[in-house]
Amino acid sequence: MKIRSQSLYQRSRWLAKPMHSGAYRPWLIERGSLTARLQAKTKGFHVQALTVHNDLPCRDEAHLLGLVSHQHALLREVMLMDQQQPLVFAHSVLPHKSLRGVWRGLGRLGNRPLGAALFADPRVIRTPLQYKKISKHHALYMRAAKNLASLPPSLWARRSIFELNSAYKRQSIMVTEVFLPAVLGLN
Ligand SMILES: C=C(O[C@@H]1C=C(C(=O)O)C=C[C@H]1O)C(=O)O
Repeated sequence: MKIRSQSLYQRSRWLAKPMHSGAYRPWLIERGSLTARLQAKTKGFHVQALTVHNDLPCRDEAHLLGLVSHQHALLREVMLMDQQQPLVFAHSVLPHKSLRGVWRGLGRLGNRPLGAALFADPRVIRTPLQYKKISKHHALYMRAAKNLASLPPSLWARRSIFELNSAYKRQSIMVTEVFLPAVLGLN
């Protein structure tokens, strides 16, 4: 029986607004492509793919994606970088049933940005964002902060579901982004 590695993730509430997020707020509420925004504000933007593997999503992720319990999905984790500087850690849940049609290649992007594929298609809808201030005990924190020289007491995360209504009915994926302190230094 596989123990969900992110059990802590399930107990926390995600909020409809990033309360008291300070300088992170403009980054958190931006609904356009984060990739495009970072490309415009950096000289050395690139996506560093970390892991792409088949696994059990967290219970609340599975619930929001309409997956039955014990149903695996493709989990993609990347770091959005400016040269050697980590900016945003991204954790995406790609249900296998969604990897069809124009989305069939989303599991094989490597270092190509997921956002470019999502925002290029006018049929794709982004559902409302949810926000959470994650502490050092949160499952995503340590993966996001692994290469930071100093560990902040908490990080701001946001997530949303992207939907594509196509011939394959409703396809959806969930994207979670954890913002690292270096984004505050971008003008
Ligand atoms: C959804 C976007 O795609 C970005 C790129 C990702 C990737 O390549 O896995 C994941 C999340 C985003 O930070 C975006 O650009 O807004």
